[in-house]
Amino acid sequence: MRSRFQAALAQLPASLQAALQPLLTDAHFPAMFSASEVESLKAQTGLDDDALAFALLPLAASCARADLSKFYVGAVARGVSGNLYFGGNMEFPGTTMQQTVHAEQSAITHAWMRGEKALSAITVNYTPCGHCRQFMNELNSGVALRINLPGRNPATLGDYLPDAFGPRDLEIKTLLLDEMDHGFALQGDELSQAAIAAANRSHAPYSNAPSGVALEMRDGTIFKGSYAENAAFNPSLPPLQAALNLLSLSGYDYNDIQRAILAEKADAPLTQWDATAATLKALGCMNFDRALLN
Ligand SMILES: O=c1ccn([C@H]2C[C@H](O)[C@@H](CO)O2)c(=O)[nH]1
Ligand SMILES: [Zn+2]
Repeated sequence: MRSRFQAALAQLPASLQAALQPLLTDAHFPAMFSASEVESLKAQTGLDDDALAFALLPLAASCARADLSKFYVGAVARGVSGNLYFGGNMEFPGTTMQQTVHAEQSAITHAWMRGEKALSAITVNYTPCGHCRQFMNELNSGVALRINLPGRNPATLGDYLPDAFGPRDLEIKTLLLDEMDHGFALQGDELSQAAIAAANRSHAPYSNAPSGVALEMRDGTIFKGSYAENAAFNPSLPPLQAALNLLSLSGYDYNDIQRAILAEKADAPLTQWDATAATLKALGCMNFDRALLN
């Protein structure tokens, strides 16, 4: 049993513990359940979709890396595919607060990076902050996204973010999680190609500066992260964060990173290079480079 879930698992109802046990044995359990695993968990426990997502929150919160705040937020995003994706907040000592990934952003970006086409609901153990409500308003599910919080009636993003400012105010039609391909040719070695593929999927309609990161682990596994912009600019999620999120949710640590590549355009109005380099250095990774999109 992977120790990162041990304490959380012990808090769950016995039938759910028994049903989860075989799924959590892999040290690199991907912190998600496929739709068929979800159906099987529901059948074994008698829980419905919402009750299962609530019951899984302690496991999601145990994915959080909150070294600074010690405040462990967990989120479970449900995709239209029926898959469930965990998210936990991630803080990066040695960098700036702006590098923080909130649990809601973690679960949403997780779902996106695994190819989910839209979300139907997100369940969180604390009320989402203003930054997260704004981040969620970039999604293609719009204000209809269901937000489930402990002790509250089921509600939608529209209920939590009235009079919202969003992509439509800037006449942007392509939304977060929409299918996207910027079409840059995959060039260079495998890691460079992975970074370019991640950049091709990025949501960068405000700057037109797509970017992506690929991280190679010492065991050869590659994690990709795509840049996600927001209509209000500041809640945007850098591509490195998206890749670090996936790495961490999959039970890897920062010192497992062997090499990193950032893919971005040479002539773009924004650059991820300096922030990416600073954060990688703070995490102990000095082996990184840039692949130019062209
Ligand atoms: O909606 C929220 C609010 C806060 N946090 C995280 C950010 C930071 O890591 C910690 C303290 O704010 O909690 C979230 O993940 N989601
Ligand atoms: Zn937040």
